[in-house]
Amino acid sequence: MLIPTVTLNDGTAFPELGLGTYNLRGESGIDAIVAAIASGYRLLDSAVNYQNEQEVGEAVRRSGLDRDELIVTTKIPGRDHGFDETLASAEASLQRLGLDRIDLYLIHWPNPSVGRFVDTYRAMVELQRRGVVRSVGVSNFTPEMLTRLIDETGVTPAVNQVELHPYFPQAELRAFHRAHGIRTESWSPLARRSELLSEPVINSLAEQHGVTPTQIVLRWHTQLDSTPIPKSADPVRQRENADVFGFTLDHSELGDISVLERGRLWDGDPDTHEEM
Ligand SMILES: NC(=O)C1=CN([C@@H]2O[C@H](COP(=O)(O)OP(=O)(O)OC[C@H]3O[C@@H](n4cnc5c(N)ncnc54)[C@H](OP(=O)(O)O)[C@@H]3O)[C@@H](O)[C@H]2O)C=CC1
Ligand SMILES: O=C(O)C(=O)[C@@H](O)[C@H](O)C(=O)CO
Repeated sequence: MLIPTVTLNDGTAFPELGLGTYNLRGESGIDAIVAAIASGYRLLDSAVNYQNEQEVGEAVRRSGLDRDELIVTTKIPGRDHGFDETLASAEASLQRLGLDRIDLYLIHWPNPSVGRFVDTYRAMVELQRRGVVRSVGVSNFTPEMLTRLIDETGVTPAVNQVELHPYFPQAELRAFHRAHGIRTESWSPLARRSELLSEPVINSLAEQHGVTPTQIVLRWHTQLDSTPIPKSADPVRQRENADVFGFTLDHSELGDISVLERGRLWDGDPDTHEEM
């Protein structure tokens, strides 16, 4: 399956859909990631805190693909914020991944009470200059935090990975991203298989288009210019999730989905949520 790409603000070709890997660990986790790559996934989303960088690196090696075909993401945890701490954290991630480059490096949470995300970002830009990191980005950043990073470093993040699904479409944040050339990435794009997939509007659109409810939701993300990273351990569901580029939702159908908006589902307000 061919997953289309868009171009990031640093020139990198970036898939319009990727694989979440939270909870994919051990041999079964490696098998699941290898299966996703075999089905056409090229973007993998990991984090120090998922404790699966080893598995992700192993899956990359077992995939048999040329290393440059894959985009491996990892994220800096709150406890490693700071300039020197970030350099050390990156080195440790590379060791666990068994790779010599991180393709997309994100600050996992801004942890505003710690107050060190700008120093952290400066170290990431230094790692990019050294060629150890290809793209620098963030996760769970607000427009105010993004503005601070841009103003204080002169480098606009390539990506901001945030909670985004039909219950929380983040219109204002997406408009800010569009204005600044930042690619939106949606975490928990299926709202973690909550009642979202049973919503009548999603099911009726699925019937009309001859696809599954999950495919409707993931197509909605891509048409909002966001890259969803659904997690699935199952090769059949992984293929279903990636097979969303053969139909289009029209303007009124996108509007029908937007009535589901109700706000954040989890305790993840970047202004207050602290994650070490
Ligand atoms: N930056 C951040 O702060 C955060 C980042 N993330 C990232 O986002 C990724 C995705 O988010 P996540 O929280 O995992 O939730 P998702 O919204 O991706 O939902 C995952 C759940 O949906 C199920 N599922 C997947 N595909 C289907 C399908 N086709 N039909 C029915 N059920 C399906 C999965 O089960 P099964 O595996 O059995 O298929 C799993 O239970 C994470 O894995 C992680 O990489 C997540 C949270 C926060
Ligand atoms: O999965 C992740 O990447 C996370 O950061 C989660 O801990 C996420 O923050 C969450 O579950 C919030 O409730």
